[in-house]
Formats: sequence, C-alpha cells, structure tokens
Amino acid sequence: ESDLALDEITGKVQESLGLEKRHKFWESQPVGQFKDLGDTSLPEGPIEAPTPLSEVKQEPYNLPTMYEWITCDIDSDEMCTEVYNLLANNYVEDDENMFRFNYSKEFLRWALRPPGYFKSWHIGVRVKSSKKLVAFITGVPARIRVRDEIVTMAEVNFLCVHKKLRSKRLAPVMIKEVTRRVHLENIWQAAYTAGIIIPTPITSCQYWHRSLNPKKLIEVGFSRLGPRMTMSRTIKLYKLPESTVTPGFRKMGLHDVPAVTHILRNYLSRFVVAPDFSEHDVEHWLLPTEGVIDSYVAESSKTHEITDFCSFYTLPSSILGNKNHSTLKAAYSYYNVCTKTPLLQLMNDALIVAKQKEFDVFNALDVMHNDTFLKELKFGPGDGSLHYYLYNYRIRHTLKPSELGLVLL
Ligand SMILES: CNCCCN(C)c1ncc(F)c(N2CC(C(=O)NCc3cnc4ccccn34)C2)n1
Repeated sequence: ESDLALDEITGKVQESLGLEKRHKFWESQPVGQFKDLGDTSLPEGPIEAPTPLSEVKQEPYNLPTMYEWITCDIDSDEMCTEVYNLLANNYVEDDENMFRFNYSKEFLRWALRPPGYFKSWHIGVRVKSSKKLVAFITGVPARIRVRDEIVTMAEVNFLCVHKKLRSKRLAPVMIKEVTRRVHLENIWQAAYTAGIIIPTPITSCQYWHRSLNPKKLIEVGFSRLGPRMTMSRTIKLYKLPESTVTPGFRKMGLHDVPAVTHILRNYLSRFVVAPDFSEHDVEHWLLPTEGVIDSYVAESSKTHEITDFCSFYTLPSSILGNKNHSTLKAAYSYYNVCTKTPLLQLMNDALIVAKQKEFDVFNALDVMHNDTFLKELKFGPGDGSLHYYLYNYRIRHTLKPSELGLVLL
C-alpha cells in the first residue's frame, strides 16, 4: 500500500520537474510568452529577425555520446518501415494508455512529401552501435497566411522519443536540430500542435467524435453506454442512411483540382490563420489516396460547376490490451467548403461515406465552421484538447477556434 503511494508521489515529482524543465526550454525560445499575453503594445509578426545564413550553426547539435543523427529517406521501404514501427510503438497515446496512433506508411509518405519538401527535415536519432532508430521529428514547408501576411513556415510534426529514452532530455535537442535545418533553408517560422500546454497557444481546440460503430467503441472503452441507454437504442441513435443525399456528390478527381482550389482559397480567406494552397498543393493534399485521404465534391448537374467539397484523413489507433479488437478505424475531418449545399447536409454525407468505408468513429476539431454541425450531427465532445502554436511569430490576441483555418495531420 505505502510503496504504491510512494511510487505515485515520485511519479508526480518527476512529472512536475519535467513540466518546469519544459517551460524553461520554451521560455528560451522565440515564442509568445505567457507573461506577454494581453500586452497589446507588442507588434504582431516575427519575434526575431532572420539571421544571415552564414551565421546559422553549420553543424548538427550534439547528441548524448551513444546516439547519432540520421536523415530518414522515407522513399526507402526499409527506412519507412523503421519510422512506421518507431511511431506505432512509441507515439502519442491517450491519457489512460488505451490507444496509440498508428499512422500508416502510405500516410507518412503523403504527410512528409508535399510540394517543395526537404529530405533533410526528416530527422532520426539512432543508437551508434545497434543502428536502432530511437527518435524522430519532421518538418514540411507550407505557405501559411496570418491575417494579410503570407509566411513560408515549417509544419513540425511527429516528434517521437522511444519510451525507454524518455526524460533523457532528447526532445529539446531534436527541436533545436529541426529548427537549425529549417533556418538553413532560410525559413524562420513554424507551426505545430500538441495535446499539452507550452508557451503559448494561438488557440486551443476541442476534439469531437461522431460514433459510426457504437457497439465496437463501447466494447473497446472509447465511449460508454449513455445513462438510461441500452446497446440497441444506442445503435439506433447513431444509424445513418445507406447512401448520400447531395445531388452530384462524387469522389474528387484530378480534373477537379482547379475548381476545388478556387472555392477552397475563397473559403479559407476568411480565417485569421490558414494555408495559402496553390493548385499544386491541392493536388497533393486533397486528391484521394486509398487508406490515407478521402475527398468528395458536389457537382451541379445543370452547370457542372463544383459547388461544395469535403474531405477526411485516415488515422487508425492501435487498441492496447483488448482481446477482441486491435485497431480503432478513425476518420479525421480535414477541409470542407460549402457554397450551395448546407454544411450540415454535406457533413452528414461525409459521415455516410465514412460508415460505408467501415470507419468506427469520425473525429472533428471545433475549428472553422465545424461548431455549426457538431451537436446536430450527434458528435460528442472528446477528452483531448489540441493546442496550436506558431514559432517566432506573435499573434496579438489568442484566436477562437472558429478563426482558425488550419488542420495539421
Ligand atoms: C496535428 N497532430 C495531431 C496528432 C495528434 N492528434 C490527432 C491528437 N492530439 C491530441 C489529441 F487529444 C487527439 N485526440 C484525438 C481524440 C481521440 O480520438 N482521443 C482518443 C484516442 C484514440 N486514439 C488516440 C491516440 C492518441 C490520443 C488519443 N486517442 C483526442 N489527437
């Protein structure tokens, strides 16, 4: 009894030490600081000016002796498999350690090779002796508009340290190394998200979940049977029509790229922070790829114009320790635009095709105009928040999620 209590206390002390070190690190970085919140005298925009490329540190940061940097060539099947396995066993879990993200190899190749990507920004750490990959962090270039300024940034993602190497202070040096390699390409800003609070969120979003397979979600502990609800009543509550209702609703094709780019750019222009997508970007990020990204358009039968668009990406989670199910099949709402069809109807059609494709749950953040359909389409609030951050760029006021037009993977 008392040993458990002692472990609990040690754990809490270690965790709070980690928190302090974490804030110490971020207080040394050019990011908005908590103390500056509300100080409207500080200008919006870059916090530090770019340094001349000759003054950027030319050699990699030092790692602890037995580790070395490796640039991960994810075109190589062997390397991509190593990255996949590291993430599948050591990446983000929920607070109760019941689920862990299981990004697929095809998803990683899609996420990490957008137009203009740099192989040097796919950074691994391996053990010198065994050559085992034990940590990973990535960046991809993106043009992000912040109010009226278009800024080329790095979208930093997939920071992962092997479970056995936690609290060895590897994450700060990996963040500094990806920052150094981004600077070498003359890029001085970054965007990233986290499920934790560090200095300083530009906005904090809520996840919402729409059950598609409530029986499985309850069996694996993702959701619980509601009060005064039976299983059959719950299945009936989430039942969806067999087929979509929007006229001209079909999968997006290559020939739709110009029209989708046009309505998407117009739609995203109304948010404070949003990607500045070119046709080339739309072709990469939004053309359907089996098991990775699904996207649909509504084409008017009269004029053949593309009036609406919806998309969701595939991010399964491993179910840790359930004897009947090993994988939770989750769809994540990506970018959706309505110019004719009501958003409610378009998103219900997205739920219908996700159910047809045997997803168990459809997740959405309360960003953009998503709050207009979440409750009505029977989404329930999730337990996780997703905080958005900008590196070396100050935003004068914390944004509402509905002012954010950026979805990271
Ligand atoms: C932009 N990069 C985000 C990647 C990390 N993303 C997607 C993420 N970051 C924080 C979260 F809070 C979160 N949630 C999705 C919601 C959810 O489904 N929670 C239950 C659950 C099922 N599987 C997992 C795996 C990990 C964590 C929670 N899980 C909560 N998602």
